Amino acid sequence: MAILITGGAGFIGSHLTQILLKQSDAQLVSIDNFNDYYDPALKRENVKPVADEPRVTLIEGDFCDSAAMKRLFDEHDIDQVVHLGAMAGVRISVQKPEMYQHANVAGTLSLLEAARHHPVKRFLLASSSTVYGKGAGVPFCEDVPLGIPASPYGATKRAAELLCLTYHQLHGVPTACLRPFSVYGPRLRPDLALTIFAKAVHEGTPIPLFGDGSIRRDFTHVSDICQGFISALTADGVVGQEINIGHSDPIEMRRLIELLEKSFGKKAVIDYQPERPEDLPITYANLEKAEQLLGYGPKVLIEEGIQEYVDWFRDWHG
Ligand SMILES: Cc1cn([C@H]2C[C@H](O)[C@@H](COP(=O)(O)OP(=O)(O)O[C@H]3O[C@H](C)C(=O)[C@H](O)[C@H]3O)O2)c(=O)[nH]c1=O
Repeated sequence: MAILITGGAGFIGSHLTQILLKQSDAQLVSIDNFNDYYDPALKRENVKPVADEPRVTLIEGDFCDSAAMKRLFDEHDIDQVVHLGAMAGVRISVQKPEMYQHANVAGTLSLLEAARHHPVKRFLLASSSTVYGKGAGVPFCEDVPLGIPASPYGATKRAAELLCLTYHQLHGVPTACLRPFSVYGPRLRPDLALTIFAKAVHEGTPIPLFGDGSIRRDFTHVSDICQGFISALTADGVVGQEINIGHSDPIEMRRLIELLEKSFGKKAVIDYQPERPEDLPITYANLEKAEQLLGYGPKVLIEEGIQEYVDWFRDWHG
C-alpha cells in the first residue's frame, strides 16, 4: 500500500512528502517530470531532504502517460493519491493554453483511469481558488454557482474537478477536490508574485505590480495546506466534495509589499503596471465546509509566515 504524490518535487509536493514522513508510516511514491517551467535544479533541491528515505520512492516520470500510470499503480500498490502535479501559472496559461489542457485535463484523466482499474481508497485533486472566476461572491463558498474562470488555467482546473466528480459518480473512484488559496512558504515557485517581489526588494529593483495594489489574495501557509490534504486522505464525508483550503483573511498586494519591507528592513520601489484581465480582483475562502469535514483551521499568521519566508529567501539567495 502506498500514497502517490504527483508533482512530488514541486513546492507543495516536497513539503507534503516530508510532513507525511513524520506524521504517517505510509510508503510514499513521489512522481515528477522535472520539467523546465522553472529551473529544474530547484526541484532537485526540494527533494534532497527525502532522497535517502527508504519509505520514499522518487520516480522521474510523466503522469500524462496513461500506460505508465496503470503500471505504476499496480507495481506500487497505490491506495491513496494526492494529485498536486499541474501547470500552475495563471498568466502563462493565456499564452500556452495547450500545455495547460495537456497537463491539467489529460493528465488528471490519465490518473483517474489508472485509479479506476485499481482499488484506491482516496483520490485528492489539488484544484485551485481560480475556479471561482470573476463574479463569484466573496467569501468564496463551495455550494454557490461558480463564476466563469478568468484564465485557461482556472478553466482547466475546473475541468479536472468535473472529471474527478464524474469518475466518482460513474466509476465509484473516491475522489475529492481541494481548492488551495495562494499557497506560500519556503521553496515557493519562482514565477509567483511573492518570489518576484521578494527578489526585487532584496536586490533594490522595482516591483512589477499589476494594478494599484488593491487586488487581494488569501495567502495560506504551505504547512496549513498540507494539513488540509492529510486530513482529507482519511476524513469521512469528503468523497465527491469540493472543499476550500485557505486562510479566510485576504490581504491587499500593497500590504504584502509592506510586510516584505518590514522583514527585509528595506523600502520597496514599485513599478505600477496595468491590471491583467486573467487575474481575479480578490480571492477569499469561506472555510465552513473545511472546518466541518476536515477539522481544518489555518494556524500560520501572515506576519509570521512572511518573516519565515524572508528568512528562508535570504538563506537561499545569500
Ligand atoms: C507574477 C506577478 C503577479 N502579480 C499579481 C497578479 C495577482 O493579482 C497577484 C498574485 O499573482 P500570483 O501569480 O502570485 O498568483 P495567482 O495568479 O493568484 O495564482 C496562484 O494562486 C492560485 C490560487 C493558483 O492556483 C496558482 O497556481 C498560483 O499561480 O499578484 C503582480 O502584480 N506582479 C507579478 O509580477
